[in-house]
Amino acid sequence: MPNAPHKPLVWLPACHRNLDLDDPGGYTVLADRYAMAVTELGLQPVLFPMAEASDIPCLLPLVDGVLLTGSPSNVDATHFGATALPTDLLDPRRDKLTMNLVRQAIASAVPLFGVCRGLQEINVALGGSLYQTVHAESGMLDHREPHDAALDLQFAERHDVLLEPGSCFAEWAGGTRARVNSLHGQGVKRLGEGLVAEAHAPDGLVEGVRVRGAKAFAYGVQWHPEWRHAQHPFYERTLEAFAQACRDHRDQQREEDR
Ligand SMILES: N[C@@H](CCC(=O)NCCCC(=O)O)C(=O)O
Repeated sequence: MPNAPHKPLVWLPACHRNLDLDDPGGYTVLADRYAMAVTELGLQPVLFPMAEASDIPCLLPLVDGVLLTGSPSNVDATHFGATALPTDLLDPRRDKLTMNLVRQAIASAVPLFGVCRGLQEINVALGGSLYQTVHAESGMLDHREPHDAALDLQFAERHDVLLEPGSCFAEWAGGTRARVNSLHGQGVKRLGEGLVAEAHAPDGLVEGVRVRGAKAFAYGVQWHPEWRHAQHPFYERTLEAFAQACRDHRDQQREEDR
């Protein structure tokens, strides 16, 4: 069917890992759970493995959404005026791309959704900062997952989030409190410019943000709504709202291209 609309294309920035000591060449990776969730939403995940910031003006017009995935790597603290910890697993290529991609996606009204590291990238790209080890901060919970546990335990619901009344988060959750998973050691410290904190953990940590005045969907969450989303209505409604924003973007682009 020549005129059938294509599946909305969603850019998932890659992670870069040294996975094989016998092969120091490094690997470009994307966890299947993000690509599967995007596919299950009726969207088409796309990966530009070697994309750099200078490529964004050419690549961003090709997509209908950007989903910033989680990663075991930390945002390099130099991006928020601090010093990376010697224990940090870093991904400078990803950082360089996403620090620019966040701002250009918002400016171009391309739907943007940040998950875990992706929330942190949105916050830092907009001038905010991160706690580097939330669990070491007085009065804060330990938000890390049990690394040695099975995946189902790592991604198990771990704490409540308190959702701003009247926010989209509260709409998607059907209330102002929800249980979420938690797999992170960094966390939002100083909120980036133009971000509205609309979800908090019981210890006050910001766990969900909205970009104030964004012309398209622009949210970030610290939890992982891609995990078993079909069994978790809050996760599902959140992802579906992003998917609808991507469909709207595609339809608007088709209209403009007529
Ligand atoms: N490394 C950062 C971000 C944590 C994060 O994205 N966790 C997800 C890990 C599992 C996955 O790759 O999906 C931090 O520790 O805060």
